[in-house]
Amino acid sequence: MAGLFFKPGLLPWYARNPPGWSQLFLGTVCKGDFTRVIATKCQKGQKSQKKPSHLGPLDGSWQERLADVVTPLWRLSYEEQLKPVINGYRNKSTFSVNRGPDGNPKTVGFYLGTWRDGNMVCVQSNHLKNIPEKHSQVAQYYEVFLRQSPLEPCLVFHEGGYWRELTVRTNSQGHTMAIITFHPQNLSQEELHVQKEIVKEFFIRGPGAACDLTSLYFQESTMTRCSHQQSPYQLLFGEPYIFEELLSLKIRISPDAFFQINTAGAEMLYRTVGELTGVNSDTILLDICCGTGVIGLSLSQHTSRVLGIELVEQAVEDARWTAAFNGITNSEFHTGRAEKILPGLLKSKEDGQSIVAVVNPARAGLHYKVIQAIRNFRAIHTLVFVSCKLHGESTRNVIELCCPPDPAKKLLGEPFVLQQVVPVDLFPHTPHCELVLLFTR
Ligand SMILES: C[S@@+](CC[C@H](N)C(=O)[O-])C[C@H]1O[C@@H](n2cnc3c(N)ncnc32)[C@H](O)[C@@H]1O
Repeated sequence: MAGLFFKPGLLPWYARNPPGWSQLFLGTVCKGDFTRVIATKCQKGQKSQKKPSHLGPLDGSWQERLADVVTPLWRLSYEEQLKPVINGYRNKSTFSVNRGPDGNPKTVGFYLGTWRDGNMVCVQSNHLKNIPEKHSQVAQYYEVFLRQSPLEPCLVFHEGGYWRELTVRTNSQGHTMAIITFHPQNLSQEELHVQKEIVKEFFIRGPGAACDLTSLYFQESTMTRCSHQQSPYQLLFGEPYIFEELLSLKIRISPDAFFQINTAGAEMLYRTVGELTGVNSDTILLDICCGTGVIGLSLSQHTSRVLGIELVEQAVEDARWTAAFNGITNSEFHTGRAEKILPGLLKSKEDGQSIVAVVNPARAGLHYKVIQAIRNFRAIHTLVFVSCKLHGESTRNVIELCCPPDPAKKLLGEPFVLQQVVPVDLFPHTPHCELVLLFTR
């Protein structure tokens, strides 16, 4: 029975409430709708499906194209359409480069062990159930490339070496974007140019052509992670963006932009968020940490206005493109830290207008100034909190949303009450799960 499923550690307070945690905000917690996960329609592999024989010679015809637009799942049996996508569901994988179990320093895979314990090895990952074949294929060819390159890989960040991570992104149509991260060390611009040409040639005309990449990016990076502003993603060849169709929107995704790693699961997640917001045509929807803006844009036709805030510039540009392409005119997106932008943005709004906030922070949770701003802005009665990791800072966020007013912490408005928690399993075969929490006051 689907309802018996429970991922361990989802709700850290479920077994034991943190100190100072009152019953006040618990409401009807844990009203999980586990069946949502089960009903996800299969969106993958449609291209490779054979057409049913009774449809006759439709190949490439107008009829077939119409069938693809109106009934895109027509090639699958109905049982297949209803199957959840539990294998190869990731649309993005980031592979490391380091010593494998056989000691070869040019191994592309995932880390096992810890640096602290000195037992770290990099293990090829093509057997993992959540990684699609295409991602493993690109990783394998990157390894082939590295093993024939005279340049060393960058194993320990400050000890030299060049070749670093590989990120592979795919969409439902099978388009593939690869991003190679490279430590430039002391190479001159000409030497860098040579390396870029060699890797480009490998994936266009060399053995790597088997990967059929839609685009290849190269990022020179002297830090663990660099944004596009810190070190631009350089397009070596192909299409600069990847696109996804979701909730009737065509969405643009740049290399630096976050996108939920399970596309079919994301659709389910966003539908859940949409239902819980309860927005109507009088509501302003605040989409905080909005990434490419999908949550707000998918609800735009039901709200008076969508206001998105996002740190990553490329993601904001994607959100603006997606709004324009889909003819959405009641949205605006702000680039920067939510803790800096939100207080000013709320000041400019009339207190009378109903505002619904959706927050979907990264693992580090929300800055306390974001919590303060939401808590103290009385027109916000509904808050939907989407969390991939409800531990640490996010737990503190929840406590500060729900604790009694505390002038010392400048938490003045009425406390929120947690009404409902819906888990949406974006990560089959792992203990992780997205949680959607509905708070009202
Ligand atoms: C988990 S993602 C969610 C994105 C989006 N809601 C979605 O579903 O695609 C979190 C987003 O928060 C952004 N972010 C991280 N820190 C931020 C901050 N201080 N202010 C605004 N956005 C931030 C990240 O760049 C990332 O796009």
